[in-house]
Amino acid sequence: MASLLLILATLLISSIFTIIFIFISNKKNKANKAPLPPGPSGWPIVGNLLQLGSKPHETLHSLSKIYGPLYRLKLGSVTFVIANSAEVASQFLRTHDANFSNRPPNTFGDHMAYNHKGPAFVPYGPRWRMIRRLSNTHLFSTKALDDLRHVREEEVAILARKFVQAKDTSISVGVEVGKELNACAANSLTRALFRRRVFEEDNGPNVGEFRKVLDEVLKLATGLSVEDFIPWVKALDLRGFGSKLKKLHRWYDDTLTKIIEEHKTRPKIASEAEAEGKDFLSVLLGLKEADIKDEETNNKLTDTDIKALLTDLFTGGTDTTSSTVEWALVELIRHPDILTAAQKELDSIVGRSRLVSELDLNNVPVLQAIIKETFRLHPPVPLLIPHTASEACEVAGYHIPKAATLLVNTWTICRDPDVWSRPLEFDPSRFLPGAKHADVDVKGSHFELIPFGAGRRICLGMRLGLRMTTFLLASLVHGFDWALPDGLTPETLNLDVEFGLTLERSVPLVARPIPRLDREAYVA
Ligand code: HEM
Repeated sequence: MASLLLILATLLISSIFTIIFIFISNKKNKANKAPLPPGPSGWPIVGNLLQLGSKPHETLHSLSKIYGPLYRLKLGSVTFVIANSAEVASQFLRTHDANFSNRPPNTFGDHMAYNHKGPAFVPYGPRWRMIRRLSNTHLFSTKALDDLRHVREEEVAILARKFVQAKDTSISVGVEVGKELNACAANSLTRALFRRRVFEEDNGPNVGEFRKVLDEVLKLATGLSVEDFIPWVKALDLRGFGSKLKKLHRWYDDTLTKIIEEHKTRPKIASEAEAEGKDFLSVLLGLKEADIKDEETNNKLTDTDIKALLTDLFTGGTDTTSSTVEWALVELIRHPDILTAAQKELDSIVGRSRLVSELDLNNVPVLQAIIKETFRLHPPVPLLIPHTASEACEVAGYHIPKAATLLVNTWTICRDPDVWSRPLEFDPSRFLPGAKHADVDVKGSHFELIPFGAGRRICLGMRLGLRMTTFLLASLVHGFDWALPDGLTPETLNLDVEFGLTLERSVPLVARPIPRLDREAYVA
C-alpha cells in the first residue's frame, strides 16, 4: 500500500512539473516567436482582395509607403507577404532561397502548364532540375545561343525591311512598333524551339492564331486570380476563368501535338552529343527516344513534359522581350539627346553601310545603360512570379507562416528613393562607367535591380532575353530615326500600363521609322 502511494505521489509530482514546464516553454516560445509583418486589416472571407484594384503593382507600391519594406496581406484564405526593398528581397531570395523555391498552387498552372509540369510551375526538385539543365544546355548555353545568332539576325533584318517599307506607305500614320517587335521576338524564339515562324504568313493553318491565343493567355496570367484565393469561386468557376484557360490550353495542346508529330518524322538524334545545331524540339524528342531520365527519381521525359516546356518558354519569352524594347523606344523618343548618344556609339562601331550584328555589341556602354534604366523604370514582370514558403521562417524580424505566398515587388524596389536618386526620371547615365550604379547588373546579384528575379527560380531564359533585347534595341536605334505621327508630341505620349504577367502599355506606341543607313544596308 505504501509503495502504491509512493508511486501515485511520484506520478502526481512529475505530472505537475511537466505541466509547469510545458506552460513555461510555451510562454517562452510565444515571447520568442517573431510577430507577423504589419499590414492593413481586411474583410471577412475576401480579406484585402477588393483593395487590390486593376493595377495591383501600384496599390502594393502605395501600401509599402504605409507599412514599410515587408508587409502582409490576406487575399481570400491566403496569406501574402510583400517584399519592397532590396535588402528584404535578398533575405527571401538569397538567405532563404531554398525555402522559397516553390510556386503556390494556381489555377493558371493547373490548366496551361499541364498540371504544373512546365519549368515555371513544376515543384522545385528533380524534374525542375532536369528541365532547367536540358534548356540551359541545348537552348540557352553560349554555344547554343551563338549557333542560333543567324536566326535572330535574319528575323531582325526582316523587321528592318518592314519598317523601311512602312516609311513609304505610312508617312503620317506610323507603325504599331510593339506588335512588330512582338512578332519578331516570337518568330526568333519559335524558330529556335521548333523551326517555325508562328506569327507570319508562311505558317500554314495557324496564321494569326498564335498571336491571338498568346494575347489572351497573358491577360489571364496575372498571378493574382481570385480563383486561387477563394476555393468556391474556383469550384463554381464563377468568372469562367477555368473554362477560358481550358479552351486556350486545348488550342495550344492540339497545335503542339501536330508540331511534335511532324517532328517525329525527321531524322532522330540519338544522344546529347548529336544535338549540336538542332532545334530544341528535335533535341528533346531525341533524348526522349534515348530514354533520358532525371537523375534522382529516374522518371522519363514524356511528350507532355515537352509540350509543357515549350508552352512555358513561348509564354515567358515573347512579350517580356518585346515590351522591354517598346518601353526603351518610348523613353528614347521622349529623350532625343539619349537616342542621339546611342546612335553615335553604334555608328562608331558599325558605320552606316550595314545593319548592326549581335557581334558588334560587346562594348556598348550607352546602349547597356539604356537597357538597365528601362528595366529599372519599367520592370516587365513587376511582382516576379509568386513564390511560396515551404516552411515557416523568420525574415527581417518577422514570422513568415508556412505556405505564405511571396511577392517580390520589383516595381517598388526600382523606385526606392533611398537607393535611386530622382527615381522617377529616365536617366541611363546613372549606369555609365564611373557613375554610382556603374557596377549594377540585372542578373540577380544586385537586388536593387532584379527584372529577371534572383536565386534558384531566376528567369530560365535570361541569357536569351538579354541578348534579344539588346540586339533588337540596337537595331531600332542604329537603323532608324524615330518620329511620332502627326498631332502627337513626346510630351503627350500616354505612359499608362495594363497589369498582367507583363506590364504592357495601355496605348501601344505608334511611331514613324525613318531609315538612317545607306539604302543597300536594308536589302536582303
Ligand atoms: C526581357 C526578357 C525577360 C524578362 C524581364 C523575364 C523575367 C522573368 C521573371 C521576373 C521571372 C520570374 C522569376 C522569379 O519567379 O523569381 C521569369 C521566369 C521565367 N522566365 Fe523569363 N524573362 C524574360 C525572358 C525570358 C525568355 C526569353 C524565356 C524563354 C524563352 C523566359 C522563360 C522563363 C521561364 C521558363 C521562367 C520560369 C523559371 C522557373 O520558375 O524556374 N523568360 N522571367
